[in-house]
Amino acid sequence: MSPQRKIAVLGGGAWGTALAANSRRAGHEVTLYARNADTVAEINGARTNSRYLGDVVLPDGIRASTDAAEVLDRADIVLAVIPAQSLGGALKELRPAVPVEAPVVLCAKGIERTTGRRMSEVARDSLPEHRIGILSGPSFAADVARGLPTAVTVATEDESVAASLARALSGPAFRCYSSVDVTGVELGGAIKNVLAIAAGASTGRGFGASAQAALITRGFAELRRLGKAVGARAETIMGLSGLGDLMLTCSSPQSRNYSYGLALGRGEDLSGRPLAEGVATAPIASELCERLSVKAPIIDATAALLDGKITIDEAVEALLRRPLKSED
Ligand SMILES: NC(=O)c1ccc[n+]([C@@H]2O[C@H](COP(=O)([O-])OP(=O)(O)OC[C@H]3O[C@@H](n4cnc5c(N)ncnc54)[C@H](O)[C@@H]3O)[C@@H](O)[C@H]2O)c1
Ligand SMILES: O=P(O)(O)OC[C@H](O)CO
Repeated sequence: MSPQRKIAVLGGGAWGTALAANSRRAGHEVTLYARNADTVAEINGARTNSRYLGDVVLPDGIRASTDAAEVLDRADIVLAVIPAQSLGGALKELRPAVPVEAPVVLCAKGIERTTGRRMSEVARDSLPEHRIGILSGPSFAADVARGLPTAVTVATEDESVAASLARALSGPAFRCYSSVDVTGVELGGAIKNVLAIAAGASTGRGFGASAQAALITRGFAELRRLGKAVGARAETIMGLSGLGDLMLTCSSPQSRNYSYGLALGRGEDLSGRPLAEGVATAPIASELCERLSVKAPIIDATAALLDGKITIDEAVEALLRRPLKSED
């Protein structure tokens, strides 16, 4: 077990609370910042976060607060678990309270809709003096909060910082691999959400398991091409944060992105659903692919579908009618 550190978690949703539980099980002092006073009271009192994690009971000793400065005070490691589209603004606001020595590990999966920036690019702008890391991989918050076995990747540009973070964040059932490929790790997490919406929509529409497997595999080819274009390592895209997370997210209704796609495919009402990061990431991922001349018909079709420009039937028909080509 690594020496005890103080870990400050920013964000009191499903993933922030699950990572706080994991950090506590790994033996650390853990504080958690949530904006909602009821959430804070529930975590500190009943040791639950029922809105996001049902009846899962959290380990003893997590101290939640609505006061970010108190949570961040003397932190050795900061886990930023704020949704992708809010991350930049939140970090800018919190900047004066974030200790400069503490690496800031970003745990959101998305691309900023308005700028096309990946999470590390967003954070470097908001926190220019801090070391920035990424944590990503196949991991459902409910599983991690319950202490079920999970493996993820933690990346920073500095190999020794990545290794030290992996040691610190690994817990009894939570295994962190380290990486220096920040771009690869964050790209996989962002794109798999878009592809999960596509897979869910196809299945929800009734196109069957073969179509779903084809979408996942050809979607993965798009992720590989985009990864190459932005300088990600092929091994990373093949690893936990790429292929691993794609497999998980595209195959389980536990995923909010896959479930969003399922509901879309079934023609259900989409209002008031839980966070599905792929909805905001799809259009900007499609624009990014176009800008980089990366062929990404599934990502493009998902963006068009979400925008109401085409139906699922039209999207699938257009994908099937593309000129035949070699498999690459
Ligand atoms: N839930 C999972 O299983 C899981 C697993 C891995 C990664 N993630 C990623 O983690 C990120 C967060 O997901 P989540 O599951 O915790 O979402 P969530 O909807 O459960 O919770 C999001 C939380 O962020 C808070 N928040 C939003 N804007 C904020 C701001 N400006 N300042 C402070 N807090 C703010 C909300 O109040 C809410 O408590 C997403 O990018 C998601 O893709 C989630
Ligand atoms: O519920 P989702 O679709 O946001 O997926 C959660 C995690 O990212 C799975 O690794």
